[in-house]
Amino acid sequence: MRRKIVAGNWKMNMTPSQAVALIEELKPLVVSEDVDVVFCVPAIDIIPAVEAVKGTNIHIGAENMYFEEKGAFTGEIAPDMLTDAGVDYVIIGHSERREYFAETDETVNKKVLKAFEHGLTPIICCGESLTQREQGITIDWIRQQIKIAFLNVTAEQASKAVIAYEPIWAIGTGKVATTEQAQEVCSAIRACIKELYGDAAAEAIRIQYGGSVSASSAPELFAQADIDGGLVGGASLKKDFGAIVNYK
Ligand SMILES: O=C[C@H](O)COP(=O)(O)O
Repeated sequence: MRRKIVAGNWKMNMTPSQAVALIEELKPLVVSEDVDVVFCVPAIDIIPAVEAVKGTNIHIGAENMYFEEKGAFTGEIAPDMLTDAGVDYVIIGHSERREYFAETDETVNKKVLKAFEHGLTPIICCGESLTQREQGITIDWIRQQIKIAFLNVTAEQASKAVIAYEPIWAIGTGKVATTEQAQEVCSAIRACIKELYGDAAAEAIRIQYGGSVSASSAPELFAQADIDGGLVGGASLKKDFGAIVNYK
């Protein structure tokens, strides 16, 4: 039985002092015996956030990182900067990074490999646009994204990864995918992992749904056979996140 994982992606919201205040507000609401809880926060909030969650089971994640170890890469954050600060998870290849910051499947793959090298758990994002869905190429597109993201990743590493399926048309739009649409794609992702790595990795890997997840949509989504939790944007900045974590 896979453990559920619910991660908040704060995106470019919350100053350091606001971050601490939000964590203090959410801490008692996100207590759960059977769900891993992650707050993925802006880089500048990481250090105060790690401090604020001390003594709880909450994990801190980053929203991005670079694939080189160190050097002349102005503005970037290295993997060991994250681990040294106490980060456990890192979101890689969010559609907003792909759209606004020229992230590609190839850079996603480099970052995934680097994250594993440093003991960080990558939350690897994939998802189709509305046009791709209307063209009927959703599954092909997602399979391609997954296959490239996992190039040279071992089966052992793949078992520990988290994949977030986020249809781009559902992000921040209030237009959540139907349970059937979300389950269909998450099941296809698991099948793709099975083809690449076999049964054990496919059974172990955790697949989240993301895109306008709310306290009301979470219970049905997270009850699906291949949906192991969610990557939550807007609702992760509110008390609703507690209800999403405790969706049962
Ligand atoms: O990473 C989170 C997603 O982009 C979903 O954002 P949203 O819940 O605001 O739609």
